[in-house]
Amino acid sequence: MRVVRSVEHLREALEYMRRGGHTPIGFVPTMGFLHEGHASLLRRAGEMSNTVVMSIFVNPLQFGPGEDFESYPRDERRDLELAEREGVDIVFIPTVEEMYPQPIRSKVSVASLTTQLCGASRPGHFDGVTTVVSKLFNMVQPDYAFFGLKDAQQVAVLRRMVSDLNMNVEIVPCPIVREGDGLALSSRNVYLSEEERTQALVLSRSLRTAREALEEGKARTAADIRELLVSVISSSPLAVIEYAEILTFPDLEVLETDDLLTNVDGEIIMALAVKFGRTRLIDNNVFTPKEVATLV
Ligand SMILES: Nc1ncnc2c1ncn2[C@@H]1O[C@H](COP(=O)(O)OP(=O)(O)OP(=O)(O)O)[C@@H](O)[C@H]1O
Ligand SMILES: CC(C)(CO)[C@@H](O)C(=O)[O-]
Ligand code: BAL
Repeated sequence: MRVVRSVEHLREALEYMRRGGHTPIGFVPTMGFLHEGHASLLRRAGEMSNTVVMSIFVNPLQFGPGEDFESYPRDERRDLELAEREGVDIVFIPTVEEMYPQPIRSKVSVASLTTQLCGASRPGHFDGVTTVVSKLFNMVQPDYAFFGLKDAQQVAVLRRMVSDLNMNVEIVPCPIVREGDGLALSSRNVYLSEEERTQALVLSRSLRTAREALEEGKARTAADIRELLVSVISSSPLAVIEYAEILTFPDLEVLETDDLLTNVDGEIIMALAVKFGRTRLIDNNVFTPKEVATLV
């Protein structure tokens, strides 16, 4: 495994792999502090590609003022051990100066899909994500890029960016990895106190409850589902809801129908962002109501 910290060394390492015929190239961008969610993306990348590149970069551009850029957890030594175990070929760990020579003059912005959900609560966040991911795509020039559906809106935005800007890469969405008790893995889970960690289970529980109610015909509209999500999450005294929304996926449009099960073609998303103290957690469930309807 090669660890490179400059764009120049990254290009050299990639050139070596390409010359040796080790293609296709699979790319997994991360912010480090790796866990089993990241490992699942690396394994998928390994299945689909002959060279796996991973980046570790806590991207200041996607953090708003007062967010946790400074305190975001970091552990390079442990990350490199996990990368080695998962068979990564090249790890790219640039500094902020390497990624963003000053002044920053150009950014990439996707005009739609970025104002709702996390885009509403974190203004400018997705411009930071699309800018850094475009730069990374240009540096790595991967055939495939792997992203977790825990950040489902990010997947939708990046797919649109790739399509709108004719980028020659396939975005591969990967399923959410959860702890045994349902909590979606996230680097930010380490911020949680024991009590917050216990109460954080309301996220996955509310999604399960809402989905079951829909399957059993006890909830029919987006408003019914939202009410259920909010009532389960509110059973946790420490939870502060930032959003609980039901939208079409991946277009993130409002669902006005009075019967989700029969009137919606395609996928929908139940998406949550909930704060426990200073820790902001997200979770979601993407599914096709018509497939649920055939089970009923
Ligand atoms: N539980 C998970 N299951 C699947 N993919 C995940 C999971 N957690 C993170 N990922 C994916 O890993 C990639 C890198 O994410 P990142 O490094 O920000 O980790 P993270 O755990 O989401 O951190 P945080 O949520 O605290 O920012 C993203 O594509 C993200 O969607
Ligand atoms: C894709 C990403 C690595 C860009 O900084 C980040 O948003 C993340 O970890 O999901
Ligand atoms: N995985 C999402 C990155 C962020 O929260 O900024």
